[in-house]
Parts: sequence; structure tokens; C-alpha cells
Amino acid sequence: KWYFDPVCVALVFSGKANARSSILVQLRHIPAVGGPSIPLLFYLAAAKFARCPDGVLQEGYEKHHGSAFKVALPNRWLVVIAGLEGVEDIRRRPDSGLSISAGSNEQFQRELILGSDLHGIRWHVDVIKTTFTQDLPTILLELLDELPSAVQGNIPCAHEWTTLNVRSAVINMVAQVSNRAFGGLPLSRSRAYLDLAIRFTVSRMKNANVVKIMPRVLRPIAVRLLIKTRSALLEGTTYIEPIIRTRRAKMKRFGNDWRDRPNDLLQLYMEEATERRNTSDQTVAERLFLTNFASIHTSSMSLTNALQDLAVFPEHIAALRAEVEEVVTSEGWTKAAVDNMWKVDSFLRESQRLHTVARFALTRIALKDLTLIDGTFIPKGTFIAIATSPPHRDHRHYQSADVFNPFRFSRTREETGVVSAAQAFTHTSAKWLAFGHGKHACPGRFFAADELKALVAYIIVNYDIKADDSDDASSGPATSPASGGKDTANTSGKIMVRKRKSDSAALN
Ligand code: HEM
Repeated sequence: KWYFDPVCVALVFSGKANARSSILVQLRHIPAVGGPSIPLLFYLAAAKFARCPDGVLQEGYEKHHGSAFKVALPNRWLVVIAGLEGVEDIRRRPDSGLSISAGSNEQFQRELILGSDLHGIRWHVDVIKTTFTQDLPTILLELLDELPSAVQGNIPCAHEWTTLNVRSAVINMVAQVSNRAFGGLPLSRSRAYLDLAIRFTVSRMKNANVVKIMPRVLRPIAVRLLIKTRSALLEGTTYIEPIIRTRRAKMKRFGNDWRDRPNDLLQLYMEEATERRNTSDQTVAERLFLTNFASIHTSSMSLTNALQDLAVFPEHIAALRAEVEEVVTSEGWTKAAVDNMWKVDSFLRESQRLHTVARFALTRIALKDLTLIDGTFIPKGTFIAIATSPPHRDHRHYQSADVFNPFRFSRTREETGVVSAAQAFTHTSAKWLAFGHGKHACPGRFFAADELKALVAYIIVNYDIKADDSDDASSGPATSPASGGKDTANTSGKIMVRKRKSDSAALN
């Protein structure tokens, strides 16, 4: 199972197959993609996968569609299930057979990096899925109120064209507006807290990747020596705990008659903790800080890609802007307006389709031996997942799948007037896996969609955007013929922006 583990390698070579090494043998029937699967040479496959993960996954998807293949990670095999029936099969299986907790622990090394207390907690997922999503109409009003400060604080307001480093501007904007919805004011305006949340998110991803390539026996030492993530988490909670104390005092004093009860995730976490009685305020604070990890990276990468797509295809800005101006003029900056931004929704989904942020979904560990729907045997302990990008680029699922067509998901509505949930950014299916699929699909996707739509809408009515035409910007990758000679997103990481002179105060 752990082919990097010297003990395991020694056992394989000495022929003493035990439970750990036997999984190597047991996975022999699953074809490897990206390189050889024989002992030690699988490092070649691991190196190739590290260099070109999307190419390897696409190759595996095409060769083994309807079945499974394996790719070499630095420390173990990952079995990737390819094809619609396989996705449905995985999503239907209970956690007792395929565990999401064990899967995300393997992916993010939660137990080692965060400690076993936090690793097992899952009640926050239910809160995000239920009350937080139900309360979005009011929570979104807070978020919308934060837009001017977050956007104008990170995108220059000059009326001349200015170069913008899109990734760093976006991560700051997303951190600020998200934390307005997570912990309210003044938390969302605390630069020190936001920097900590961003640093924590980035370093936790990096640390998980470092820990994963280390031999298993050295991992706990590495965590202690190298990783400051846990202390960043503790520091993050020091900003939240005083807010909890103040709110607890008010909750005690006013009970349900508390009129200015805050509309944010922290309040919902606190109320859930009160129900659960044995949940401490420190756990609530840690949970809130950790929610940044699930949301900041994914949402900011999605918005970065979307803004870069806008810069590469500025001809679509006018149609998006017209939609936003129409709905905001009639509804104001409200949830209803955001719900009616179908073109913006479609544009975000198309951007996500071609630049899917989460490379894998339905990441699981088999807790027992299983046989998949196509007959593939999956031994206990196998790490499995679905690769998200290949189905999104599959010509069987999307017409002209390689072409960036921002309104492909809003066209049905425009033509027929029928609102189809299956066309929405938040939809999940075996073909649309940006948020996973099934009972463990991303619980924050309704919030993420509203947040991203609001940010894109606010930015396009207030700014002009175009591709960066400076010399160093042209050093990006070559254009792709599949996208009509233009490369979508991820060129130089820079775009040009210019503040618009808007006539309508209602829009900004
Ligand atoms: C565009 C932004 C986002 C993307 C692309 C995204 C994507 C995903 C994906 C692919 C998964 C794994 C699902 C699976 O394995 O089937 C996931 C899980 C999760 N996401 Fe998101 N996410 C986004 C935003 C958010 C936000 C804003 C929040 C919080 C408010 C959030 C909270 C979570 C949580 C808590 C889980 C774990 C669910 C579980 O363990 O059952 N996500 N997300």
C-alpha cells in the first residue's frame, strides 16, 4: 500500500508479502496509466503524474472509460473510476464501505496536521448544508454590503488601464467577503485575521503535499518539525473567541428575543454547539477558522479563472453587464437579483467546466473489499476518486466540448423561458462534478455560487477588463486551437482593469 515506505519495499523484495505489501499485488489487475507499475519503477509513473496530472488522467479516462485505472501518487496508488455508471456506483455506496472521512484525511492529512480531535468532527457540514444555505437570503445581504470595500480595496479605482495581479487581488477579496458571511463585522475587516486565514489555507495545502511524499514512519516527526499550521489555527481562534464570548453573553441575556442576532455562519455554529452541549467555544472557533480552508482556495481559484476568461473573451462582457444592470436596477443588490443572473451563472459554470478547480471528487478509502459495478475488484484500504476534468471535456456530454461557450447553460432558459436546475452552476451529476456528487457533494456550493456571481456582477458593472498586453504578459502558454485560437484563463496571471464611469449610483 505504501510503496515509498522502506519497510513495505523491503517486504516486497524479500517476498514476505503481508497486509501492506499484498495490496500492491491485489491492485495488479487494475491498469496503470502514466508509467510502469512494477516496484521502484513506479516512481517514474509518480514523477510523470506530478508533472502532468491532467494529461495522465485524460489518457486514463479515454483508454479505460467505463472501468478503472490507477495512477501513481508519490506515496501510493490512486484508483480512478472513469465513466458515468462508475460515478453513480461510488456515490451510492455507504460510508461503511467507502469512507469520505478516511478519503479526505488521506488527501489533506487532516489527522496529522490538525490533530485527531478536529479530524473526526463533521457537524459543521450539516450546518453549512442546512441552516446556512436556508439563511442565504439574509446572509447574502451582509455579503453584498461588503462588496464595495472588498473590491475597491483590492482593484485599483483609476480610470486609466492598470495591470492587476489577479490571483492575489482575488484571494483577498474572497477572504474578505467570505468572512463577512462567516463571522460578520469587524472580523471581515481585520487585515491581520484575513492574512492569517489566507496563509493558513495556502500553507495547509502545501504541508499536506509535503507530508504525503514522506515515508510514513517519518511523517509525525515532519509534522512537528516543519509545520506551523496548527499554531496558525490556534492564533486564528484568538480573533474569534472574544466575539463568541460577547455573543454568548447576549444570548444568555436576551434568549430568543435578541433582536440584532447576527446573520452569519458563526452564529449558526454557536447555536448548533449549544444544542450539542459538549461542544466548547474553542471548537466552534476552530471550526469557523477551518471553514476558510474549504472555501478560500476553491472560490478564489474559480474567480481568478473567471476573470482571466473575461479578459481573454471581452466580447462577452457586454451581455453579462446588460443582465446585471437589468436585474440590479429592478431588484437592487439582493438574493433575488443574484438568483436571476442566469448568464453570469452560465459563464461561471463554463469557466469551471474548462478549468475545474478540484481535480478529484468523491475521494474515498475502501474500508472493506468491494466489487464495482463493472466487476473491478477493490481491496480494502484502496484510495479511490473520480477525476473531474475529463467528463467536463467529454464530447459525449457537451457539444463542441473544447470550445469556451459562456452561455451554453443559459441558452435553454433564454429560448424556452424554463428554469432548469440541471443547467445551474450548483447542479451535481455524474457529468458535472465541480462540486462532487451525491450525499457528500460540497455543502457550500449554494453560498459559493451566490458569492462568485455577486463578485463577478459587481466587478463587471464597475470595471472594464481586458487581457494584459504588456511584454512580460505574452510569456504565457501558447494559444490552444481548441478554444478558437485563444487560450482560456491562466495565461500570465495578470489582467488589465479600468474603473468605469457609471451613471447609476444603484449599481455601485
Ligand atoms: C467554487 C467553490 C467551491 C468548489 C469548487 C468546491 C468543491 C468541493 C468539492 C469537489 C468537494 C468534495 C465533494 C466530494 O468529494 O464529492 C467539496 C467538499 C466540501 N466543501 Fe466545497 N467547494 C467550493 C466552495 C465551498 C465553500 C464556500 C464552502 C463553505 C462555506 C465549502 C465547504 C465544503 C465542505 C465542508 C466540504 C466537505 C464535505 C463533506 O466532507 O461531506 N466549499 N467542495
